Amino acid sequence: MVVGVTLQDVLDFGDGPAAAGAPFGPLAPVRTPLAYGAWVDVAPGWLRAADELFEALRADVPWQAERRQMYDNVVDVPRLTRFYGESEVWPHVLLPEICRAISDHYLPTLGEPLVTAGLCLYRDGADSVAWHGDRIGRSRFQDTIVAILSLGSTRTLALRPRGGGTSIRLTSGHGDLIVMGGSCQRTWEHAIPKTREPVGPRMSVQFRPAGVR
Ligand SMILES: O=C(O)CCC(=O)C(=O)O
Ligand SMILES: [Fe+2]
Repeated sequence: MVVGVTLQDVLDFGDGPAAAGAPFGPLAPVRTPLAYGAWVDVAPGWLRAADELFEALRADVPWQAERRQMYDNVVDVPRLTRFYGESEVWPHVLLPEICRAISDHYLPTLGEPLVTAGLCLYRDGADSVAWHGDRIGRSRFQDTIVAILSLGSTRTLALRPRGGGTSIRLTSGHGDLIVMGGSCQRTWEHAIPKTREPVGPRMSVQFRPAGVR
């Protein structure tokens, strides 16, 4: 016998993340295997609360201008960023919830949680990030996962094999989740290319394990 459960309780929590009004749907990404033991997962439109999160982060995050020291060189980074570590207060209540949902999904593969949130703001089509792998830390020699949530204007996320080869172009739009896994950070590079299209601002949130950047 079930005691003390109201209809409202069932409506609010009965279907978990699949419930109408939940900030995100069930996570069922589609995987594309890439060469050299890399893969990429895509879950278009996964985040339902994308409008709310975009507006709140744009207004509330103390965005900083950046020049980024990559593993072996300094990359020109025309965009604004802010990094939130494990022990910091994240700038929106939904971010830890989103991180946990993605983290739980990948825990069996990854064996550790995603614990940091890197935020980027591309103000217009002239903002970009050059070809790179996220190779600061363990990702230089270990398989890992980097999950990227996109908000705002649609941009291209391009991937190419590190040693040369054909690049692939993924569409990263409002509420889309793209996850790079396996050897992707070591054997492939990714970039957000500049565009001459008249695009508005786009934001990304990257969730990573400890010691990976
Ligand atoms: O904005 C994106 O989607 C990619 C960001 C990125 O690659 C990075 O910050 O390392
Ligand atoms: Fe990256």
